[in-house]
Order: sequence, then structure tokens, then C-alpha cells
Amino acid sequence: MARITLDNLAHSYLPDPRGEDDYALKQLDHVWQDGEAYALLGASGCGKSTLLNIISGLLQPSRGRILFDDFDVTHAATAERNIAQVFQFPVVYDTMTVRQNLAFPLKNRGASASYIAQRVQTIAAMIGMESVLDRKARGLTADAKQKISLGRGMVREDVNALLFDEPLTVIDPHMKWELRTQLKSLHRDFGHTMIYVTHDQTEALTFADKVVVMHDGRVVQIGTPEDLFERPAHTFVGYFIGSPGMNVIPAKIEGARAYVNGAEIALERGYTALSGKVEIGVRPEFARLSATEGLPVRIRRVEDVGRHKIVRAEFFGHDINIVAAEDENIGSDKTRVAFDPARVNVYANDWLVEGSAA
Ligand SMILES: Nc1ncnc2c1ncn2[C@@H]1O[C@H](COP(=O)(O)OP(=O)(O)OP(=O)(O)O)[C@@H](O)[C@H]1O
Repeated sequence: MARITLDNLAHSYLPDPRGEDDYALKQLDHVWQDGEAYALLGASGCGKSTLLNIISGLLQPSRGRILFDDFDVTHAATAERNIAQVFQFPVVYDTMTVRQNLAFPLKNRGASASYIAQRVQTIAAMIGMESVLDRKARGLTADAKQKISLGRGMVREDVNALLFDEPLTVIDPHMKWELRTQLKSLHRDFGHTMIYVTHDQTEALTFADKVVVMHDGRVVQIGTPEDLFERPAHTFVGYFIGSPGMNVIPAKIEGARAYVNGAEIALERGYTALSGKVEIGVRPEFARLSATEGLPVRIRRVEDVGRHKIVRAEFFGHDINIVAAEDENIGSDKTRVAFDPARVNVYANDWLVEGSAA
């Protein structure tokens, strides 16, 4: 396994990029630790595949270097990088059996027959294909073929990194959950450096130790699922993670107080004067309806989603969401909303501002 260093990396598909907007991948400097599981998460077109292709060697970056441990692999071909890749759609040999498909990467590297037999068995158990090992891949469903691709990707233990590009797209929902859990336990057992590209937050949050959130060609936050939930570094992370996402409300900040349309909201931390677009961000989970406390709110609609209720409301002309407990009585007396001061984040031009103890 390898530590992956992205050093001053940037990529533009244009021959003569001028401004930042010309870059599909904007300046990125980061070290991805050996043996960690990362998810690259973001909406379509944000640059996930561009970054993954640079790591795998399918694309040469227009700027910067990529190192596997201390080796500069920026210009090394994919084959030289000793990585395993699983793509969105199955890549299997139809004329081979499932067993031969799974054994292929090991055979190629000259592994012994006994090791291959044992390793193929382990992987087949993991993807639930022990009973069809001797069937030809031809005629299997797309779902089954993708499981073979995943198995083939995971069969080698000596790769530098395992890269997955939306690998569960064609897998049915139940199996998706199972395979995700399997991937996670494989990671625990073997400690591979894994990079998993997805636009699905559930997939990212359940799979990864660290989630790399991308937006508009930029990595906006790298953090644990808890970090992304509690301290979104950028308003996009707040919107994108969570269901519903974070409430972002224009505000003025003075010291340890925020003002929305002149109404005061207490903050836990103090802030120096901020310029540009200033907003507060509060997750719906940290807003509470009340009959007596907080600021006026108008409830528009209550949605019962099973585990809790989502209250859609209007707050000084802004749409906000509030998560209420399943058994909470939301009567007409609930005309106010209170925010937990410790959970109100402050953003200037979309980036989180760290306050100081008030
Ligand atoms: N070969 C290419 N030539 C020119 N522009 C490209 C090329 N590949 C991607 N782009 C552009 O670069 C940007 C980032 O695309 P990329 O495919 O990396 O995003 P993504 O997050 O992986 O999206 P998706 O999930 O849809 O694959 C997009 O604006 C895209 O149109």
C-alpha cells in the first residue's frame, strides 16, 4: 500500500488555460495516508473523475506532481503504478468462468496455484459467488458481472491503491448495501489505500474514513463524516451532506451575535468584522421549535419521514428546515425557533470562519 501525495496539482483540458475557471481541477495539495479509505464525493461534473484519472495515470495533470510513497509517478503509465481499478460498468472476460476471471490478476503476476485457489475462494465468498465459480461469465446479469469486477479489483493484496469509480451504479439496492459493508470490512482486514468515487453521500459516508468533498473543480473539505456534519468547511458541504442539508441564512455578525433581519441569534464564539457575503449555517437537527423561546417562524408543512419529522418553515423570508422528533407534537403554539449557539456556524463568501472563544 502507498501514501499518495498530491503536490501542487491542477488540471485543465484546455491547451492554454488562463483563469481559474479554465481548470477542471483547481490547485490541490494533500497527502492521502497509507491504508486509509477515502471517498471522493461531489455532484456530476465537479472533477472527481479528473482527479481519479490523474491518480490512476489515465490523465497527465497540466501542473504539479503525484507521488506514491516517495516515488514520483506523475508520468508513469497506469500499468507501472501497481493499482487495481473498478469502473462503473463491468469489465469481465465473457468466455472465462467466474473463477478464471477472479484468478486472472493473480495468474498474471505469477502467483502460485494454491495461493490463487485459496484467494479466489475468499473473494468469491465475499461477493457471494461461490456457487457460480465454474459458470462462464457470459449470460450472467450486469449486476453479477459487476460483482466479478469488484472481486477482480480486490483479489490482489499487494497493490499500491484500490480505485473505485462509482462501482455500485448497476448493483441492485439491497446488494449495494451488502457490498459496501463488505468493502469496508475488506479495508479493515487488509488496510488497502482505497479511493472511492461517488456522488451518493450515503455511499461515501458509510464507506470512508475520510470524505473528500469536491465542488466546481475544487476540494472544499477533507474530513471524517462527523467533521462534515458538524463543521462544514464550505456552504456547499452543508447543503450537499445531510438530508435535508444545512440551513444557510444571510446574516450580519457582531462579536458573538448574529443578526438576521435585525433579530439577534447568540453564537458560541466571537468574530472580528467580516466582509463579503456573510451567512450563518445551522443544520436542521440543531434547530428546535418552541412556543416561547427563540425567534418567530412560520410553519409551512410537516413531513413525517419515519424516524423523525421534517418541518418546512419560513424564517424572516428564508426557507428553512427543522428536524423534530417523531413523537413531537407540532401544534399551532409552535411559533418560534431556537438554534443551539454551539451549532451555529459562520460563513464568509461560502467558507467557514473560525471564531474565537467569546
Ligand atoms: N476529456 C475532457 N475534455 C474536456 N473537458 C472535460 C473532459 N473530461 C471532463 N471534462 C470537464 O471537466 C469537468 C470535470 O469533469 P469530471 O468528469 O472530472 O467530473 P465528475 O465529477 O467525475 O463528473 P461525473 O460524475 O459526471 O463523471 C467537467 O466540466 C467536464 O465537462
